[in-house]
Amino acid sequence: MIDESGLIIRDLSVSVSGARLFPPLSLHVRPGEVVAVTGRSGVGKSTLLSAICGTLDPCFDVSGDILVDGRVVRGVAAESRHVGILFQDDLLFPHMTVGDNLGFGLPPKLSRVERRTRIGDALAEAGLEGFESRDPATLSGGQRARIGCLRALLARPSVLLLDEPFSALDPESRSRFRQFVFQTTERRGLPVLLVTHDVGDVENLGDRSRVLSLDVLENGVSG
Ligand SMILES: Nc1ncnc2c1ncn2[C@@H]1O[C@H](COP(=O)(O)OP(=O)(O)OP(=O)(O)O)[C@@H](O)[C@H]1O
Repeated sequence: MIDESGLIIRDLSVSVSGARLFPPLSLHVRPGEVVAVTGRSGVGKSTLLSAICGTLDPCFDVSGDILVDGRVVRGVAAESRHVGILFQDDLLFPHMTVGDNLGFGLPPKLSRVERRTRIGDALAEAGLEGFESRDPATLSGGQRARIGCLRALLARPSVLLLDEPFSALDPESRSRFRQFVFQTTERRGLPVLLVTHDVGDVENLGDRSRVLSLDVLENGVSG
């Protein structure tokens, strides 16, 4: 039987105003793997992530298939794709506590006790026990980044997309946050697609990682 777990992209093309951004892309990111997506500015790295998570502006034309754990998601609403995404900006709501921000990642039907438990467990996993009532403005950049990541993970996505999530952090916070993200996704067996300008982000991951450049590949991109 063919293994379709994780993220599969087949012959994906994205065009805007009749111009194709990158050559047709085929890729399989298996559970626990990290694929670093690189390429020149404007080649379409962020657009690729938007096409996968379902938030692409209607001005883009998309062809090809996107599968999450074997399910075709092209045409499926973003909130039903089981795809989590994290940006350079953590996008925490400034008027809410850390706990309430994290609550946004949870299904609305959960009981209050279950919500509290899942939020507490998530904070403990990130070494941030007791941070529930903190104001996000009082956190360091690295702590905010971890909260943003936990919020994405609390929705229990099947795939995690990362759009330069480390680049706004100082070198030490960057390194710690990177380690947190890669350890957490490995433990959960999540496939990760990481847009980055620094392929050093995935060094030390060994067999778990690959680098995919969207530049100058005229005969199609395969990962
Ligand atoms: N809403 C839009 N309407 C039309 N064109 C757009 C729109 N958003 C992005 N583009 C164009 O699509 C192309 C790909 O943009 P994208 O942001 O995906 O590139 P990128 O590789 O992520 O770049 P960077 O490394 O600078 O972040 C660019 O040429 C950009 O100008």
